[in-house]
Amino acid sequence: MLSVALAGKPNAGKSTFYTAATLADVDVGNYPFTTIDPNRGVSHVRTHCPCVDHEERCGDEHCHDGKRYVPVELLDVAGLVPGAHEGRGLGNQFLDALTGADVILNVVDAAGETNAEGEPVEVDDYDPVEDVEFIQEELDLWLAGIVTENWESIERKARSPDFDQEAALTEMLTGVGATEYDVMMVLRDIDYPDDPSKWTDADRERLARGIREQTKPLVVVANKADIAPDGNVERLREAADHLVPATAEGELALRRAVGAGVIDYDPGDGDFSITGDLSDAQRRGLERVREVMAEFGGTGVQAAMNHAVYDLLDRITVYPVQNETHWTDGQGNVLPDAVLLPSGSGPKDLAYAVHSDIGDGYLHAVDARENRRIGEDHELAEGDVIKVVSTAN
Ligand SMILES: Nc1nc2c(ncn2[C@@H]2O[C@H](COP(=O)(O)OP(=O)(O)OP(=O)(O)O)[C@@H](O)[C@H]2O)c(=O)[nH]1
Repeated sequence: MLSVALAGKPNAGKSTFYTAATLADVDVGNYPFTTIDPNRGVSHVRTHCPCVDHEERCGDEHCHDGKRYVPVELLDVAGLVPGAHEGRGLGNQFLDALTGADVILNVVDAAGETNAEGEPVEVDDYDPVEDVEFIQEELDLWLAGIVTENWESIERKARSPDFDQEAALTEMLTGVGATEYDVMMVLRDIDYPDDPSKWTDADRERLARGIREQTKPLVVVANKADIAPDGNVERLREAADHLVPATAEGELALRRAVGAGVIDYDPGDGDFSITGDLSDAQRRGLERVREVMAEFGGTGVQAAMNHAVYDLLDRITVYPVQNETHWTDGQGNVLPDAVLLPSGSGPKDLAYAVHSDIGDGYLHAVDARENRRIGEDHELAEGDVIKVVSTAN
């Protein structure tokens, strides 16, 4: 399963985002280090379910009227403060937790209510734009530290006649979550000496930054957009490559109201409707959330998850089926599975994503929408429904 990590300084709203996006119970409070252990949960990205183009709708619990929710892992990595790479705050344990993540949501307090340490300050006393660079700098420094720590061993290996520098760097960096492909891509783009003893600190920092950029794409979530002073979200947008304004608290209120049966709302909708009895205070609270949603097109929580997975990680959703006419699995369930594949994937990649045995026994595939066979080099597209024929099924 793809893994999305929430990172950001204390009090930015990570736990609130995490609770809203997973509906799990974690502590939420206005003091640093509310969350002590990295939390892992299941959240979803939202897409259009192919069942809307099919005579039989899927009864799957992840599809609401054609809104399809595809599971991804969400990781709440709390308590990062400047200097974490040197062990400050809850330091390295949280940076370690990020190594397994495919993409990071950098949750920033757009209201500027808290300083770099996550301590409450008067609004206007702290510029949240400073938080945009912070996670990435901490990651760069942390990775550069790991590279430096391992350098002596690389230099030792270099004394052996069959030393292969690229292989040695790959071995070291796969330990922090990079793949061989990632390392190859980064080494292709940077200039570096052939002899490890000639590397400077700047070379090692460049390598660390390249690996971070390659392995940890980052979306800035401008949270607390509901109370952010005018202009803050726009200034954050200028400072960040990828930004989604959000109100995690608003999303949490909506999901709780759905749980209480008083509103109709699906995560990612731009609006909601009130269907049950509410007190005046509850109604006022929800109407305030509605105003913020109107300004930003929604609460931003689902939008941030989607942006991370579909835009930054460039994934497509493909639906494997066993019956190409009814779009069902062996038990007759319509479109039971959705797989998030890298864009550009072919049917054999789908086969391997379903199960390595299905991939090993791959024979051919059928596009169920068109009801025709597709070749192994056929590029799959968002919403494809595919039957894989394999010796293993
Ligand atoms: N107005 C507003 N407040 C929010 C929003 N999201 C979170 N908060 C509040 O901000 C405070 C901190 O939120 P948390 O979710 O505990 O922050 P955190 O980043 O998880 O903090 P640590 O666990 O200390 O790392 C709480 O009082 C939340 O209610 C939001 O979208 N709008």
